[in-house]
Amino acid sequence: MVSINEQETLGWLNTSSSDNAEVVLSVNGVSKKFCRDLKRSLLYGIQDIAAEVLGLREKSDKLRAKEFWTLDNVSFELRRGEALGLVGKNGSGKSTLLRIIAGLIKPDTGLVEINGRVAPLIALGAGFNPILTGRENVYANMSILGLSNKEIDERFDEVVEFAEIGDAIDAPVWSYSSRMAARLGFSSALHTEPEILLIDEVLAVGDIKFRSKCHLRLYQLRQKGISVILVSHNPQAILDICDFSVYLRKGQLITSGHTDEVMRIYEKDIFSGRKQPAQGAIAIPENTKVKSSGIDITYLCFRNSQLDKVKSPVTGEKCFFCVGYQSRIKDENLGLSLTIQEVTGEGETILSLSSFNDRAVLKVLPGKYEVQVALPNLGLRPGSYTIKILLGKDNLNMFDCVKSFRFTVEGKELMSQCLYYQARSWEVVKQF
Ligand SMILES: Nc1ncnc2c1ncn2[C@@H]1O[C@H](COP(=O)(O)OP(=O)(O)OP(=O)(O)O)[C@@H](O)[C@H]1O
Repeated sequence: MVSINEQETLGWLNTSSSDNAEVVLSVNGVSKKFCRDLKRSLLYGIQDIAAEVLGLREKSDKLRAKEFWTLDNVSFELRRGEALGLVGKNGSGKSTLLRIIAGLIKPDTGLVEINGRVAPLIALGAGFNPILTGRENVYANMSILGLSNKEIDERFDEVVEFAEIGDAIDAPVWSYSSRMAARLGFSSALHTEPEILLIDEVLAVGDIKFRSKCHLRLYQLRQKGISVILVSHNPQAILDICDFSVYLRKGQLITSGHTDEVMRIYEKDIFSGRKQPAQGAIAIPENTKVKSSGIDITYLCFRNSQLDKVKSPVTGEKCFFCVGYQSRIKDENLGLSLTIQEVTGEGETILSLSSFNDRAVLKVLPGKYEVQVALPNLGLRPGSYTIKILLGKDNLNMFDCVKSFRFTVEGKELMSQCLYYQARSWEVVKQF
C-alpha cells in the first residue's frame, strides 16, 4: 500500500509500517462469484467438484445463469506491521474477501499470495466446535496454528483472562453467548501471534473496556510486526486502528489508500443525500493509552449555552466544544488545537482554531478538568464534520490527540446558499 507520509506524534495511533516493509499478503485480481438460486447453486457446486476431481476445472471469468460477482477483480497488498481496514456497505464482499484470504473458500479468478501464518478468521461464531469445551477449543485452535502443547500451556491463563471467560472455560461452547465465544476466539488468536490477523466485526462485541483492551493489544502486536485486516461497520474503529483501508462497493474496489481519505470517500457515498448521524460525544477510557505523557483526553462533547451536553450544536447559536482531560502534572501553558473538515468535502480544512494562535492561557493543575472552547455564534453550516484535536505544550510536544471525532451540526435557518453562518441583525437608522 502507500507509505505513511505523516507520522502521528502520539500514542497508539502510531504505526511502524512503511513502503519499505515486507509485503505479507498480496491479493491480485481476485474475483468470486456466487449464485442466488439455491438449486442452481447446488448444481454448479456438483459440476465444479466433478470438474475439479477430473482435473478439468479452469479458473472461469464467465458468469453462469443467476450468478453474480461477489468480488470483481480486487487487488491490494498488506505489509508487515500494517493494519488495513475493509469498508463497504452490507453485502459488498468484505467477509467473502476475508474468507478467501483465510483459505476457507477459493477465488474463481486471481491469486492470493501469503507470506506467513494467517490466524483463523476471527468472526462471530467462526472457528469453534460447539461440542467441545472452551479449553479444548483453545488448545485445538492454537495447535492448528503450530503452537506446541507446552507453548499453549504457557499462554492459556492469559488467553482466558483476556477473554474474561472465567470458570465457563470448562463448559461446552454451545452454552456460551455469541459474545463469549467471539471473545475467546479473539483472545486465542491474539495470543497465537500469527503473521496476519483477520478480524471480522469481532471488535464490536463486549463493552468499551473490552474493546479498548483489544485495541491496545492490537497495537502491541503490530509493534512486533504482526499485520491486521479489520472489517468493521464502526468508522471510529477503522480510523483508530487502520493506517490504510480498502473500500468495496458491490464487490468492486472503489478506492484504497490512507484510511482518512478512504473513509471520506466512503462516507461521502453513504451519506450523500441524507443527513449523517452524529457521534455527538465520546468517552475515551484511560486504559487505551499506551503511554501517557501526563495529560490524557478522557471525553469530547458539545454543550449548549446553558452548558447542557448536546448531541449536535446548532448553526448560529452559542455552543461550547469541550475536551475533558485528566492531568497528573502542573503546566502553565497548555495548548489546544482543533482542525475541522467536512465529511463530504475534499479533505480541505474549513476551520482551524488554536489556543496558541489566540494567545489563550490554559493553566493545568493535576486532576480532572474540561477545556471549553466557547463559540458564540457557531459559523459551521448544517452538515457532518470531523474534528482533529491536539492537546499539547506546543506544536511539537503533544500530550494527547484524537484523530477524528465526528459530529453533525443542525440548522434552524435556510443555509443552502451559504458557505458559513454570519451573525447579523437588521434595523433602520437615521443617516449620520
Ligand atoms: N455462500 C453464498 N452463496 C450465495 N451468495 C453469497 C454467499 N456468501 C455471500 N453471498 C452474497 O455475497 C454478497 C457479499 O457478501 P459478504 O458477506 O461478503 O458481504 P459483506 O460486505 O461482508 O456484508 P456485511 O457487511 O453485511 O457482513 C452478498 O450479496 C451475499 O448475499
